[in-house]
Amino acid sequence: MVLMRIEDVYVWDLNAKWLGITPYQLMENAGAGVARVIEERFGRGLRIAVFSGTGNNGGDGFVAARHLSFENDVTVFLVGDEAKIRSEEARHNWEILKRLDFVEIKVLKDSAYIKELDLSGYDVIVDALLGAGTKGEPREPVRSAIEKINEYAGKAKLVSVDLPSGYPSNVRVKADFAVTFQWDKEEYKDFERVIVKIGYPRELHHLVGPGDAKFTLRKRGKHKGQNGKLLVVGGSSSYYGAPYLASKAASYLVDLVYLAMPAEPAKRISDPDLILRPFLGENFSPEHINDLLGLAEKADAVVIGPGIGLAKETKEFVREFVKRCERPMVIDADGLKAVAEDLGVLEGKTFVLTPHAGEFNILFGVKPPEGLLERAELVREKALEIGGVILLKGSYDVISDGKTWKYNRTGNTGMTTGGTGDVLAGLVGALLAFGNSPLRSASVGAFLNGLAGDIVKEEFGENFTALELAKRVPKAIKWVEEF
Ligand SMILES: NC(=O)C1=CN([C@@H]2O[C@H](COP(=O)(O)OP(=O)(O)OC[C@H]3O[C@@H](n4cnc5c(N)ncnc54)[C@H](O)[C@@H]3O)[C@@H](O)[C@H]2O)[C@H](O)CC1
Ligand SMILES: [K+]
Repeated sequence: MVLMRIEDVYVWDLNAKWLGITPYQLMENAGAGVARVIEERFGRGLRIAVFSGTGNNGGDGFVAARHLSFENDVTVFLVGDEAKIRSEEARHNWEILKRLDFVEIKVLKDSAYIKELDLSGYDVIVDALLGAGTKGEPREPVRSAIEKINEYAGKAKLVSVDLPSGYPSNVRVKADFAVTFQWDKEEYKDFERVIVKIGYPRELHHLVGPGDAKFTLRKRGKHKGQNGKLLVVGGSSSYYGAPYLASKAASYLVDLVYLAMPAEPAKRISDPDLILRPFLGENFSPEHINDLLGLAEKADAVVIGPGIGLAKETKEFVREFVKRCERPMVIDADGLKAVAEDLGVLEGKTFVLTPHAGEFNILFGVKPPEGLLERAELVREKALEIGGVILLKGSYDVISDGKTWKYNRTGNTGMTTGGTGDVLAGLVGALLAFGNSPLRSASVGAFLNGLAGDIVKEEFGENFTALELAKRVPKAIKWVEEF
């Protein structure tokens, strides 16, 4: 059984919406699930009181009331102001109740009136006052409703929707049990839970979506200096574009990007958005190590590998750097080939490897299979072996930290153009620099990269370049923020 956190609900609901599963469907399934559990446990022909608040927990209560009304006598007590019923879905279900003759409705705005209520004769009381949106101790008039319901503990059956209202404070409904949705939650303790599914498909465990991205971006700071510094180490006598693309993409997210390159190729870069740090020579070599480690200390995360080349001294440099670097790292491109010669350098490090299928084969001596589940299992196994995160790029990107796995399906065939992998490495590095976990950084980085690709494709068709893709990163972020 996988435990989720309440904050995950936010992520799933957005990802579900992306798949076309509406909040209406989720609320309908939630309310129907509550009604089903009640009838299974206590039978039919009962007198049932449903106490609803003005949030979506209350909305689930409205739906449950309608389902229960078919074969029971139901009274709905709305606690609070009708005009404050917040969401469209809850309001819709409330309006339906108002059209029903066989459901009695009472609106309770006044605590004094609630204190006088007589609920004797009800077999079941459904508590849909407060759910996952609870902030602090219950306030009036909800508080009085909770106290009123508790007068009937042991006399009527008390069934809470999602969680006992008031939880986690001590002013909470003394529920016989709560009907909780789809997954048990880490925060739910010391009350009995019955879990009902509300229509999330298996994709919700694994598919990276706008919910993951939005949650990750929302955690950014609002002030300069709060959004991280990234160091990109790459470039060689033969390449300067790759580390530039990684840096450019990252510069839309983090506050500062240091681009460390050998001085020769660095001559070709001039971009005021980046802080260029040239190092003597045509290629990186072990003599640069101390200076680069010093630079890494100033950064929150490091991307190493784009365009770094395969000179013998460079591969030595990469391995030595990885071994000694104390920051979370993204290791990409030729950096992967250097590390492949001694995976031992990764021991104890925090890192994301970003191979495509060919580089994966060089790293682990095995070709990734075609099927998603087989691929995911292999990536998970290898991530566990090396103690880090692997992002295997492909038409579906597969990401694992050795425990769980994710996959991403944004992007398009136009992205086979050179350099899109460098953009991806930069994005993952930027998300690491914000302080996200390597699994989240890799997952959301892949999502944003593919999304930028889909946005640029809408403008240009499939013939675009990686720089054009990188320049769509702000639009991709905006799309996520507005989703
Ligand atoms: N994916 C799912 O699991 C689904 C769950 N559903 C249900 O939705 C609720 C969460 O709904 P939300 O509207 O976010 O919050 P609440 O209903 O808990 O309440 C918000 C409401 O209450 C007021 N409020 C907050 N704190 C207090 C307080 N201490 N005292 C008094 N009033 C308070 C606040 O102002 C708001 O107006 C979840 O639990 C599920 O039941 C969906 O229906 C389906 C998807
Ligand atoms: K509740």
